[in-house]
Amino acid sequence: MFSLTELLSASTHPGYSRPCGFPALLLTAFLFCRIIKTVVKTFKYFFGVRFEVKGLENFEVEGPAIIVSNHQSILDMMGLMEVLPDDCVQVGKKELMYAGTVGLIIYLGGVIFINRKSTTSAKMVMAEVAKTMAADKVKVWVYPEGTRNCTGDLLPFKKGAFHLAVQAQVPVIPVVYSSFTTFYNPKKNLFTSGKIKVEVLPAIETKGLTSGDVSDLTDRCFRTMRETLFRLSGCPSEAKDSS
Ligand SMILES: CCCCCCCCCCCCCCC(=O)SCCNC(=O)CCNC(=O)[C@H](O)C(C)(C)COP(=O)(O)OP(=O)(O)OC[C@H]1O[C@@H](n2cnc3c(N)ncnc32)[C@H](O)[C@@H]1OP(=O)(O)O
Ligand SMILES: CCCCCCCC/C=C\CCCCCCCC(=O)OC[C@@H](O)COP(=O)(O)O
Repeated sequence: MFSLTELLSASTHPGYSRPCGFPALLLTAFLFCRIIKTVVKTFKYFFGVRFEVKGLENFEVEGPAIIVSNHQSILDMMGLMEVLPDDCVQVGKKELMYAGTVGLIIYLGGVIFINRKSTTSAKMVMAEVAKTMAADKVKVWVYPEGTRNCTGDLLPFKKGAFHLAVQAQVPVIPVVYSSFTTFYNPKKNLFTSGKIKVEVLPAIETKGLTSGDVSDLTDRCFRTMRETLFRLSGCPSEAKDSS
């Protein structure tokens, strides 16, 4: 079994693609992440983005947890840093690791990279995380849509995060960011100042659940988060009914 520290450092895990030789231990990652957080939190002043955050107390669960949130665009990195708990690492696609300086920063920040092109490899990495997150007392942040989606709605959720929560028997904490569509649309070159509402929802327990319950757990989180997304975005009720 690999500890999360090993996963974050020079892992020899067959499904893991972290290159050898980098001293990215967990503590270093947390420290580094604090620096990233402090820097990225200043970006909102340059971009004219304001955050209204509710429910931060819901992060205060005993022990580790899986945090799931909607993923609209690169702006989410500002939203992430606005609420990110100190003892938390994120799951990201492995291509980010090769994004030059940003890739190095993300790598040192402790991101757990998965290969989305190989389900077996991604599942293997997540299974290792499930085994070790309790011992390492970390929260793991996953974007269950698996890709960016700036349509004002949610994409169907992938189940990896929920398998992870059930395997580790840890709660799922949903976090929802209101839609950016009114002030940010890269296709239309629209980026004005705007407010992003963020809500950290109460934890959903998984103690006693088995792999047979993953689909229900996924659906429950999806429905709760979609309802919250529409409410936070002031979306008309017809949009909810169109699903
Ligand atoms: C300069 C300043 C710098 C600032 C720095 C900021 C730092 C922060 C960086 C933050 C990085 C953010 C990165 C964001 C991303 O990269 S999002 C993209 C990557 N993340 C994800 O993809 C996560 C969500 N995806 C999943 O959970 C998927 O399920 C995945 C595990 C990846 C597998 O996907 P895929 O191959 O598409 O397979 P399916 O989802 O279709 O699943 C197939 C079947 O397998 C079952 N399954 C899935 N996972 C597991 C598991 N862990 N254990 C067991 N079984 C699993 C799944 O249920 C399917 O089976 P059924 O159909 O249900 O029978
Ligand atoms: C013009 C707006 C600029 C806003 C800048 C906001 C602050 C940016 C902070 C840090 C920048 C570097 C962070 C890089 C991390 C990128 C995370 C990301 O969004 O990855 C995409 C991935 O999930 C899914 O990929 P696809 O949607 O499948 O491909």
